[in-house]
Amino acid sequence: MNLTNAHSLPEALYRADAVQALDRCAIETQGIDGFDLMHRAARAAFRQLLRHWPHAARVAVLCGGGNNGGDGYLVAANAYQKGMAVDCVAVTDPDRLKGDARRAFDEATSLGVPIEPVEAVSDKALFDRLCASDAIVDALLGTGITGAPRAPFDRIIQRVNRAGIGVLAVDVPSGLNASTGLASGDVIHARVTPTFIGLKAGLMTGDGPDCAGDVVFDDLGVPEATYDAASPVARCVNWRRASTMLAPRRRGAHKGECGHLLVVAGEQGLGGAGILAAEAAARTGAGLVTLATRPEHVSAALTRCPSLMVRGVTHGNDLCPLLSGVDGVVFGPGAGQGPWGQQMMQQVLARPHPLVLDADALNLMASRAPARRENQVLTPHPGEAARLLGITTSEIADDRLAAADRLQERFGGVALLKGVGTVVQTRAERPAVIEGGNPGMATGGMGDVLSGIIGSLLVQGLPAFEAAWLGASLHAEAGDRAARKQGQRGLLPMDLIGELPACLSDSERVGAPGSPADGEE
Ligand SMILES: NC(=O)C1=CN([C@@H]2O[C@H](COP(=O)(O)OP(=O)(O)OC[C@H]3O[C@@H](n4cnc5c(N)ncnc54)[C@H](O)[C@@H]3O)[C@@H](O)[C@H]2O)[C@@H](O)CC1
Ligand SMILES: Nc1ncnc2c1ncn2[C@@H]1O[C@H](COP(=O)(O)OP(=O)(O)O)[C@@H](O)[C@H]1O
Ligand SMILES: [K+]
Repeated sequence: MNLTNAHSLPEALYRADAVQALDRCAIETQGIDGFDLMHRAARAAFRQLLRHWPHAARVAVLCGGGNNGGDGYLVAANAYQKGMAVDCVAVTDPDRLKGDARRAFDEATSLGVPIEPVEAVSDKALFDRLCASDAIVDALLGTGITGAPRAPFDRIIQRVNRAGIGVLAVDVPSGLNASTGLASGDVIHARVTPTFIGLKAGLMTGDGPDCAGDVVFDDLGVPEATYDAASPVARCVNWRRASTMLAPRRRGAHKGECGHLLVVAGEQGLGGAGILAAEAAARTGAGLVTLATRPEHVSAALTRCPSLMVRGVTHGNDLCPLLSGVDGVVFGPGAGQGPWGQQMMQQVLARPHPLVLDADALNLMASRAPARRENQVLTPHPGEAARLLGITTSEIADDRLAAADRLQERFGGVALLKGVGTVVQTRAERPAVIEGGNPGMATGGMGDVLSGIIGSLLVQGLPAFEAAWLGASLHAEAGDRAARKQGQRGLLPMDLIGELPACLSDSERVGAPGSPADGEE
């Protein structure tokens, strides 16, 4: 998703079948005519077309055989009536259209919109027309897709992407599973996706953010009661929402009441991981941070960040005295899976502290089948998640929300599945999907920073689930601020750590007496 996306998205995320239930409710219970709803969707899409391509004079509109195609015919009608040159292609034989989609086709035809069946246009002619357009409207497939796009949709999607012209995807980029965010075959890469009635979870996680571009939500004016018809599958959260939940510090606060975190990290040759996690924890406001690491990393850590307490530990027993005085532990970054990591793990798991388990802690857990534990946050990336569940990384990608749920069920506590649209899952509450973050964060050490941030919030008194989703939102926000200043390529974890205090000061402004409420949107 683009970094300058200023649009506010609703919090509720739905799977495709739930949005279909909302559509049905709007029509059958709330008394909105289905064709009227389609007109509203088309107008909303057309508004975004004008907004993103204010000088568009020629548009290509590609229509499929369901109601998404119906939306497309009405967008074409809007564009035609506005005086644009319209190339409308019926990818499904119009004789097979039913219901509102058929009515939309008939209306567009009666207005004089030129519509050609796909068989009448050669591949080359189609490609040339796409390339000659100012914008392409993708109304091929919406929430009704099953599996990967079949012929001729697959071929047309390839042509659209190859044309290199900006695409507006109606409701969902065609080829994307609106529930899971999985693109199992060809998928449209859009610049903007206006989406209707319910925000689809698949737009916010997995392949969704890459394919959807700028997501713009429109409820099409359906009555509030429509939303009683289906439950959201998750909440979409970002730092703007999360920051309002951090209580300001009281004037008389002292370090002893701001939490003491122990970071156990940094096997031989992996010292940086622990330093990053510990410094991120300090920059997130923990009162005290102790880093327990291999003795050879002590001086580097102190040089980098003298506010840390740094202890060299060689054996598991060296950790015992350090564990007794702290409020929580981060274990795993750069811990290795050898004897050092194993001994540290044994000590850490034997105590009742709230835990953040990351990186090698997760790899060690995968081979040991530890007991479930409630006061812990597991922070796997998809590869680690796959090892923990004994499945493949692509099975994790098939349905990230379901994978996070399985992790939580298997290990207890909070499961945080990293990657675009990070999913944070606990048992009793609706999972959170994090909006924000950028590809500049796909670099070594960014996960270590995340574990330090979450550990810091844990010892400052946040319950595990809040610490995890607030922490992931803060991490994404700091990454986006750093990328806005420096660009995405070459971004380093240290850059992100440098942004943490400024991000956190947002929450102070919110909490300060007399400050304007940093409203949602
Ligand atoms: N009245 C409503 O229900 C509203 C629906 N809306 C639109 O309707 C869409 C949902 O419409 P539908 O349920 O008709 O579904 P779609 O239009 O998304 O797709 C259904 C069509 O695609 C075909 N199809 C499914 N999977 C395919 C694949 N893998 N390869 C090729 N073809 C495939 C089906 O055979 C069917 O013809 C939404 O995404 C939205 O754009 C909006 O107009 C708002 C109101
Ligand atoms: N393209 C991206 N968009 C958003 N967030 C990203 C992206 N790439 C990486 N991140 C985030 O950066 C962090 C990387 O963590 P991880 O893969 O564990 O890195 P490491 O182990 O090297 O520290 C995760 O929180 C992940 O969600
Ligand atoms: K579409």
